[in-house]
Amino acid sequence: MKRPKLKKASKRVSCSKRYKIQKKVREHNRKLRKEAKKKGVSKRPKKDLGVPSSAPFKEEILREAEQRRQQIEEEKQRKRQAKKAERAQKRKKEKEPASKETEPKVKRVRQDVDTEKQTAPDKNSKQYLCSELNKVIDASDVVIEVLDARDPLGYRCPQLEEAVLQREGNKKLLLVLNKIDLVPKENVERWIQCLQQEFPVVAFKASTQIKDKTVQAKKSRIVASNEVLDKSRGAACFGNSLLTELLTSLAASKQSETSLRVGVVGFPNVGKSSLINSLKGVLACNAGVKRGITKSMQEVHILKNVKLMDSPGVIASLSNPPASMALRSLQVEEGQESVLEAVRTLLKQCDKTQIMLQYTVPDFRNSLEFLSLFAKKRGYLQKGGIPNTEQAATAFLADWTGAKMSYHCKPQENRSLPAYMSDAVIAEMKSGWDLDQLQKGNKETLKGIKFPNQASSISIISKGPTAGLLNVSDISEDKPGAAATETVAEQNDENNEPEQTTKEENEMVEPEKQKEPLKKQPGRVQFQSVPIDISLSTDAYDFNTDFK
Ligand SMILES: Nc1nc2c(ncn2[C@@H]2O[C@H](COP(=O)(O)OP(=O)(O)OP(=O)(O)O)[C@@H](O)[C@H]2O)c(=O)[nH]1
Repeated sequence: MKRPKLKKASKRVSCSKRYKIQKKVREHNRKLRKEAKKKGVSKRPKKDLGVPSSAPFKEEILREAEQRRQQIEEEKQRKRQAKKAERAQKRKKEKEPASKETEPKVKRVRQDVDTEKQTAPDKNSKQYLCSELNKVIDASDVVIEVLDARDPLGYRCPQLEEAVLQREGNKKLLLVLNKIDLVPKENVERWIQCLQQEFPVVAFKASTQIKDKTVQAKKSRIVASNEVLDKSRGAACFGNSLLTELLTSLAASKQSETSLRVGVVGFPNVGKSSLINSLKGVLACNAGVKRGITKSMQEVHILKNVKLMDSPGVIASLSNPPASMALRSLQVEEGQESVLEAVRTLLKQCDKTQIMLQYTVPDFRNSLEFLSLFAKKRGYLQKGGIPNTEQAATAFLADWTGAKMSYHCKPQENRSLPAYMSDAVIAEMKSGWDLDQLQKGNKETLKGIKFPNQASSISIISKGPTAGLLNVSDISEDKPGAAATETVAEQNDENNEPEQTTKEENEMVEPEKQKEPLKKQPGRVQFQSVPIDISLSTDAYDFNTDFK
């Protein structure tokens, strides 16, 4: 309403108009909220709590998360590309006059895609892993066989060594004794002496805490003050400078324009990828507690003239003894052997007292009882507080193949040379290396490491070298040999031993007796009979007596 003596019009409006406006605003806000809810945007975005510092395997979890994020991103990118291509094709089709000739073309393209899909190799198949390993051996000038210092002989593969020696190109074979930080010092020294009778040996401790550049940058800000503390643990690497120097001088002596190609081979989880990462100083290859992470050949330039090649682990033959298979094969990961069975086999190898001291558990009668105690100790519990023995078994196995458990075995005295080794071969393998430098370098390496003492390390007896499959054709024909069947029979006998006489105990062992491979069946719940002892003690109620 205009007031006669004032310039400005009044802002006063009628109540009905005001209420109408207010109502409109309310409706508009409600609509906005509704839409946001539909899109999944809540008022307050949930805070990411992150991984607590006290969590075990924090590094692995972070790396996994990073990888998953990358995977999702890649998947999105792929979908976007596919949609783009589809749209482009649609547009093209619309433009082109619809003729009969175009139809068979589209069909042919579709057929090509289908056949490509069919011929794409299954990266998890043994054949693929084997062919990738062969590719690495073929492409190498030097082959580094990585051995786990806890059982160096057990991690040697005669078939692999023979293949390297027989292939064309005068390939050199170098042994790297990795994970020396998990073995008593005297033991490492004796093994170096023993192994260098055949091949040059480098003692090594890989860094187990190399991170992605992104994670590294984030963490360096936080951990800067703790660097000394960090170095004494897994982050430190020993033997890397010696190995780099040796490879550099060999590359220089080669006087070739191409770089020296070094294949890194060995059984799963010996630390091949960790070794490459340690030499490179960044996370170039995926490494982790899980066995069989590396599936394909991967090239990494560590220097201008030296190139390392990561390879999948050697496939262990079924003819090996079960103890070797439990530590060196991928049977558990492939679901061909239950993890409980693998643990049972390993426990049989060890002195019970040492296990009790190492894991701080009380006396146990069999592997299942041990796993129950271990699960309770680590807090691996199911609903109702039932110990999760499967999880405990997985953790136990990871300790033994991964970066934690200290165990050792003594070198065999007077071990005869394998058939493929001769004095001439030994001399050939040692030529070209600076052996004095090697010896001095190894001594230097051993000086820097904090070794476990004999008392805190479990002693086992090595089952000898592990047979591996190097030919793709051998894989389908591979069957359990005498060594494997003998030990299985031995185990069966032990199962029937009167030592485990109590009914209760026999029942506990029963699920483990199943020798049939356990195949994971997705989407199906497997029920196992649980022994319940309902027999009552002496004061059972007698229904024949009238107690009134
Ligand atoms: N304590 C200790 N642990 C190590 C050392 N080297 C490797 N590891 C650990 O051993 C485990 C296996 O290491 P990887 O480098 O993934 O082994 P890999 O041979 O590449 O394994 P695959 O990819 O399965 O063939 C990881 O948990 C590493 O942290 C070492 O020198 N000392």
